[in-house]
Amino acid sequence: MKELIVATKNPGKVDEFRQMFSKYDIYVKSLLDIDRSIDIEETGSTFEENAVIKAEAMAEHFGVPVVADDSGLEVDVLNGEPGVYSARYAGIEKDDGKNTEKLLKELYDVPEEKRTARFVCAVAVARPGESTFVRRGTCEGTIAIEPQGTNGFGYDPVFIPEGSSRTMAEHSSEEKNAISHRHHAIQQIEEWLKLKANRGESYAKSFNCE
Ligand SMILES: O=c1[nH]c(=O)c2ncn([C@@H]3O[C@H](COP(=O)(O)OP(=O)(O)OP(=O)(O)O)[C@@H](O)[C@H]3O)c2[nH]1
Ligand SMILES: [Mg+2]
Repeated sequence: MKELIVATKNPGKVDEFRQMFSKYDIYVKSLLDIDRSIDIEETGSTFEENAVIKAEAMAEHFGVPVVADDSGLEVDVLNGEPGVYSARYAGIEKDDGKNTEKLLKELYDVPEEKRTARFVCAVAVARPGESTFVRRGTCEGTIAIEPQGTNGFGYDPVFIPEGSSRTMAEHSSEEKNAISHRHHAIQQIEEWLKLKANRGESYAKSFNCE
């Protein structure tokens, strides 16, 4: 099976990337498999900048094409916070439970109609010696009054996607992967790969991983 490096140490992202790339017979390897000591500073002010920083640093380090994801939650009534700081919202220890608790506290007196938010995901593909490609996907929704469900990761227990009455953590992984911000970003990467495929190159060859 072909392999593709995704420059992340977030196990929730790894699971979702693995599921989404398995249909191309591509096995996703993450920094959790390769080297947990690697730490890339996210110094960008946008999701796209951070995704590019992570993908390019690792493509240079490993000398092969690398994919990276920078994502987070934008809450309208908080002027887009926690945004690029979503992982570190309640502190550098990146505790999903504490982040969610802090968010619910910030929103405790905000009525349902003003709890609109979106998940944002930027996915970058960096290849040594070639220009980097980055695309954004979003998933609109609202923030629940209290956490519900145990699937997914991060803010999933408090995020209700548009058109649903359940939180993301009450959706199965198949359901989440059909509507998520990550799915929409990867779909655009796939569109780009299809253009390449139409020129006679396979998906895997585009990533140079076969
Ligand atoms: O409920 C959620 N469902 C999702 O689908 C999702 N995607 C992202 N997030 C949140 O946004 C942070 C990303 O920050 P982030 O892109 O810097 O990732 P990270 O630091 O966890 O890992 P890495 O990829 O940088 O190694 C994460 O920690 C999460 O809190 C999500 N929450
Ligand atoms: Mg990070």
